[in-house]
Amino acid sequence: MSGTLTAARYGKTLVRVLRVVRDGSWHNIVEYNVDVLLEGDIATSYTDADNSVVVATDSIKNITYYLAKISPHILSAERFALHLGTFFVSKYSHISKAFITIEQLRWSRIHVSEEKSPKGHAHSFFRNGDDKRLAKVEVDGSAGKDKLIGKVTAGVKDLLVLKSTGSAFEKFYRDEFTTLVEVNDRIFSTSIDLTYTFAPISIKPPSDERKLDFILPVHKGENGYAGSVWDLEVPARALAATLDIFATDESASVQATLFKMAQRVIAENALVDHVSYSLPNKHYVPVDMRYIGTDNLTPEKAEVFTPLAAPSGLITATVSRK
Ligand SMILES: O=c1[nH]c(=O)c2[nH]c(=O)[nH]c2[nH]1
Repeated sequence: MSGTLTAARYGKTLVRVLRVVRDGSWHNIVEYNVDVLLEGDIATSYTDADNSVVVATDSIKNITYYLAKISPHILSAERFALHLGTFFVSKYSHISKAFITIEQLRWSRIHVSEEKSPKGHAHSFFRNGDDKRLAKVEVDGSAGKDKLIGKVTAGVKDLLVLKSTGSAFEKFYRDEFTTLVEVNDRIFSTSIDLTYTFAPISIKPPSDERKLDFILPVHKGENGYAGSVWDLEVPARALAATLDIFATDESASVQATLFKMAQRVIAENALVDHVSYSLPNKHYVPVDMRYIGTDNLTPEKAEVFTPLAAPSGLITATVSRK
């Protein structure tokens, strides 16, 4: 054989689940797209066609639905992902790591006119945006099943934003390939992908045989019990900071604005160690209207724009706590 297996992970992608949680007539819902990938002593399934080490991806899907039914953590993508990862690594002796990615789709409560409750309608929701919450979890049992480590990364993806001024791009590198002209006023639009990473946590091995219940770990940091900080406070603050900087920064470039966003997220969230952004620069170009003798090209006269479907710039960076 000329090749050797150097990496292998397998699992199920796009397990789609909507969960209704009933509290009398008051309902909560979450809709998740779940990916599960497993790592461990599975090499022979590739090299020797040995399926005895393969927990079928169909079973992985069934376990995802099972935990969606029984997990007390289902309403939080981060906690549910930790529960799911812990389940796989605890149940199967030859599985050492589980990688769970959850995309949470947006469902917001409808407010109706004759409503008594200021909290919105008890069981009716609308999709208010294509952006998704993201929770990525690695549960690592390779140091022993009683020494599980959880690594949590979370964030948002596909959040479209646009500002119609307050953005420039000047004094960039010029050579024989440069055709771009400097602009002190342009449209800035991007689709925000943001992830932030928490320090690894140790996870208590589950005791309950069937549910392999997962006890939410206590973070070692100043905030004690980490659960609500991760899945409520940090997402809200990180999103607010990102949008605030996007709106108010006099942007010198996507790069410079990205760095300011990341600095804010690090500064405001003691539990966050790393912040990453991926920001496509979605170009809108002023339409040349000289054909009707109209100036639509000089920045202060530019009012009619057309979006460029492709290509776009792509600006990425990770900022880590010092
Ligand atoms: O904010 C920007 N950063 C770039 O790196 C770049 N490159 C480019 O052509 N336009 C822009 N804008």
